[in-house]
Amino acid sequence: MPHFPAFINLEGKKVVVVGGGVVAERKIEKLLPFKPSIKVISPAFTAGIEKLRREGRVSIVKRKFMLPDIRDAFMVIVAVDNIKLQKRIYEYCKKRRILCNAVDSPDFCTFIFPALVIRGDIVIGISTSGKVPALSRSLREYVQKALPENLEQVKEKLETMRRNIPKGEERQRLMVKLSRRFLNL
Ligand SMILES: C[C@@]1(CC(=O)O)C2=NC(=C\c3[nH]c(c(CCC(=O)O)c3CC(=O)O)Cc3[nH]c(c(CC(=O)O)c3CCC(=O)O)/C=C3\N/C(=C\2)[C@@H](CCC(=O)O)[C@]3(C)CC(=O)O)/[C@H]1CCC(=O)O
Ligand SMILES: NC(=O)c1ccc[n+]([C@@H]2O[C@H](COP(=O)([O-])OP(=O)(O)OC[C@H]3O[C@@H](n4cnc5c(N)ncnc54)[C@H](O)[C@@H]3O)[C@@H](O)[C@H]2O)c1
Repeated sequence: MPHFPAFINLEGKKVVVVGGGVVAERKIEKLLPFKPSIKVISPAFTAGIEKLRREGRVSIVKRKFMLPDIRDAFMVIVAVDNIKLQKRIYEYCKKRRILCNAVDSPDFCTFIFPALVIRGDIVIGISTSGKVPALSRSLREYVQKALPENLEQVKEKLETMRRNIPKGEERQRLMVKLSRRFLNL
């Protein structure tokens, strides 16, 4: 079944990452531009995660995970090669309505990571609803190639224009017309 893409404001939200390996590091890098408060719990960490800690961009707890670690989390990422633990965390999160992503098991995810293209405020997320992640990656590369270079500047211009015109039908028509013209549609 296809998944609904929701765009969430993560600023300041508490995100707990369980596991400190290469996949955890990749997910953390993915989340950082959205400014959450990230805590990583693991007995061992990659050099990359250690560096992020030194830079003050994540906090770390050096031990095995315990359930109270995620009691007040907004979002949990489980990047551990342990299906039993993934299931236990997923079930806990489901009960408490905490968003949960298990990197190894679409069945234990309440949300999944998309392949991302970010140009300032413009965010394009691509997913195969968990079926073929490598295809999401190649679609991301395809979209990156196809996007116009000046996308951010045009967005800035349109945003200023939109802010300075009163709400209403005239503004709606103009915004649709200019956005379509920019992409030669
Ligand atoms: C898009 C992207 C975003 C990101 O990671 O942030 C992402 N995976 C990416 C790449 C990638 N992942 C894998 C390969 C190797 C090829 C292969 O195995 O097929 C490659 C290709 C590569 O590395 O180039 C392995 C893999 N991935 C998952 C499993 C478990 C399983 O399927 O059961 C296994 C097997 C592990 C194993 O065998 O041990 C699961 C998930 N991976 C997802 C996201 C979610 C579904 C996304 C969707 O709906 O399409 C989901 C469900 C959960 C999640 O992670 O949220 C990122 C591309 C980013 C980019 O380049 O822009
Ligand atoms: N979703 C994806 O895109 C994707 C891609 C490739 C692999 N994977 C899967 O992601 C998982 C993690 O891969 P990896 O390469 O990072 O593995 P890894 O073995 O390098 O990392 C696992 C980490 O979990 C930590 N850990 C182990 N038990 C723990 C516990 N009880 N509490 C807290 N931390 C604990 C380890 O110390 C280690 O840091 C694997 O299961 C792999 O199959 C997912």
